[in-house]
Amino acid sequence: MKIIIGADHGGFELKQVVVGLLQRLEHDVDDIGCHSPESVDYPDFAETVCAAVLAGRADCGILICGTGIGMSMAANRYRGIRAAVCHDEYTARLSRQHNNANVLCFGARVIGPGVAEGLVKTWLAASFDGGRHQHRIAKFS
Ligand SMILES: O=C(CO)[C@H](O)[C@H](O)[C@H](O)COP(=O)(O)O
Repeated sequence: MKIIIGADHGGFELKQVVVGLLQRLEHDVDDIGCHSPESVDYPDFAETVCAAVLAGRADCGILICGTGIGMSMAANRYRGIRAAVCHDEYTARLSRQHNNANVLCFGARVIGPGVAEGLVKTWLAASFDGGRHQHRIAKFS
């Protein structure tokens, strides 16, 4: 899969871990930064990731900040983006099966690398169930 990933300074270190995981899994990874722990503004990274997903330049996006909340709020402002904050594998899977999430957000100040790797793998492996969920997500717009 073509996956675009971004983080603010709060998510920088965990992003490096997740990029390594995605590369080991042989995904095509576009890491748009940030590229250091210097303080930055998370909406700038959410905008770049969402624009790429909406334009079809990536199949899906991953956004990491301190809590995942700021990134998800910023991402969900873009029509067509369904960003989900997930900190466990159950909600990660359901965000795909029921909500067809196209952006995964999580917080590096909430979970560690082991949990993050597990939920990224679960999220990427899950797919939309469609059916009754299709007309529900259509109501978003
Ligand atoms: O938006 C957030 C909180 O909902 C993110 O976690 C940010 O990473 C966080 O606000 C950054 O905080 P900092 O004190 O500037 O490091």
